[in-house]
Amino acid sequence: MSSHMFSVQQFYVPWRRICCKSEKLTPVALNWLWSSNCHTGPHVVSQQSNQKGASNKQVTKRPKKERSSCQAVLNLFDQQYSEELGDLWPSARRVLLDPQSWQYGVMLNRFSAVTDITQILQFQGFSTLLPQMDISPLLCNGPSTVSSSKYHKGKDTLLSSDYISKCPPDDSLPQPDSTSHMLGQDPQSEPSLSLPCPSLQCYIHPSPLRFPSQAHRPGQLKQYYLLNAASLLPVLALQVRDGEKVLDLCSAPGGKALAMMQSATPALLCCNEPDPHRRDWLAKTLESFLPHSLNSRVIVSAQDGRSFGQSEAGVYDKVLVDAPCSNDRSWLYSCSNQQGEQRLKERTSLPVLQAQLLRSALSAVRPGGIVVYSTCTLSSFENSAVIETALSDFPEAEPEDLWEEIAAPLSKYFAFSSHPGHGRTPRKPSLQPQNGTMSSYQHRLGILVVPQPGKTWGPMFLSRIRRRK
Ligand SMILES: C[S@@+](CC[C@H](N)C(=O)[O-])C[C@H]1O[C@@H](n2cnc3c(N)ncnc32)[C@H](O)[C@@H]1O
Repeated sequence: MSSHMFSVQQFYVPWRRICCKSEKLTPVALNWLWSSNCHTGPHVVSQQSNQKGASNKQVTKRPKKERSSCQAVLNLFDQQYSEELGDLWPSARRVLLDPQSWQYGVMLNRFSAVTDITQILQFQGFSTLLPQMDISPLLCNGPSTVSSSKYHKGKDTLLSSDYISKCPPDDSLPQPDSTSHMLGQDPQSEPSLSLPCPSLQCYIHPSPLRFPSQAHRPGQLKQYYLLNAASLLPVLALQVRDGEKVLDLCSAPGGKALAMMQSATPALLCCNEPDPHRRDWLAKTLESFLPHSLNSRVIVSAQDGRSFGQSEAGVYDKVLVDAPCSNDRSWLYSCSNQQGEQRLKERTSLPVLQAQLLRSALSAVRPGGIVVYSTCTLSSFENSAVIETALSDFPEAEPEDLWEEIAAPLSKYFAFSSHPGHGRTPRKPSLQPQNGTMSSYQHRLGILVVPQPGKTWGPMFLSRIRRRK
């Protein structure tokens, strides 16, 4: 495999040492941390709070930036998506055309000390998206505690004393309030999410607040990564476990690779990206978030993803194909109508490339292994149709239903389309299961997150396919 190792700087200086202070953090201190972390100079506005003792706190809101949408792209979306999504399209359209309404997720970096960030987020009204295990004591108590931890067994090499700040146990942390959005708190009223990723932590806010991004500082690991929270769903579906060999076939800029490394410690994570500029971006992301001790496990490769099926047949336990796609959010804001029209021309050739990448992934995974295919477009041509095409060529590939596992437990946060085939008749009736309804067949082709007011995450399509043994 033509791959090269990425290198990270060996030393680590905690970005904020506030977690090592023994005194309680006051709202004033938290606000100082919050505002001193704003590199882009957002303006500050007062906001009502539901957090005890922080009623006069301030939150930052992004400055209003005017962005105009591209009419050619919007016209095509109107035509295609009103047919495919029906009633969901007008509200999805409103969200896509209003960037001020977009929500942002904050994924914490378990390799960095994050206690202070957690406090700031909770004071600002953010809450955890996934069932949570508090990783801060692991970071703060040093390597001996880490190695005896149930969750981090065998990971002592990752959490070496080089970059763990020694901290006293901190019982002053604010607890999530009773209205916290934690899943799995009330198993009687909601299906709970039972996925094996206790260390993946993402904070979300019901309002479109954007936490400031962290600038790169040499020698320091970043504490969090901002993302569309729907981007975590393909990673949850992949169910990466410790010791597995994983391929991230289309990896740049690396958000999902980072999420995988928060979820588990694979024996190997190969991050592949053929575009040289995007590969540099990927390498920078990995360098900013992962410690030096992971260098031998996380590698960057520069191949065309379509070649892995041949060059690495049957090698991987898990493969993620986060395919190049129309990217509805960004295409809608193409900088000129000309660029928009050019993109629409390219759009017609994307499903061919996507199916080739998916076939390559299905060959690169071992029998019994799984492939997750995802895109950030609502287009059925790049979603369910690609899955159908690949399945028709791969009799040993079995699509799995993600509705019960992911869509049902997370429907409080994300709006899922109940028919990710978008009501189109499947083109190959022979692929339909002998027993089972049309809706279970559609769910097995994948699930679709559709941006909606108050649940602005997405677009995100994901499908999981297991290669039969
Ligand atoms: C949607 S982006 C991936 C985003 C990434 N997974 C993340 O979470 O940050 C798709 C990527 O696929 C890359 N790509 C395009 N053609 C490819 C090919 N033939 N093989 C592999 N990757 C390709 C693009 O350069 C782009 O970086």
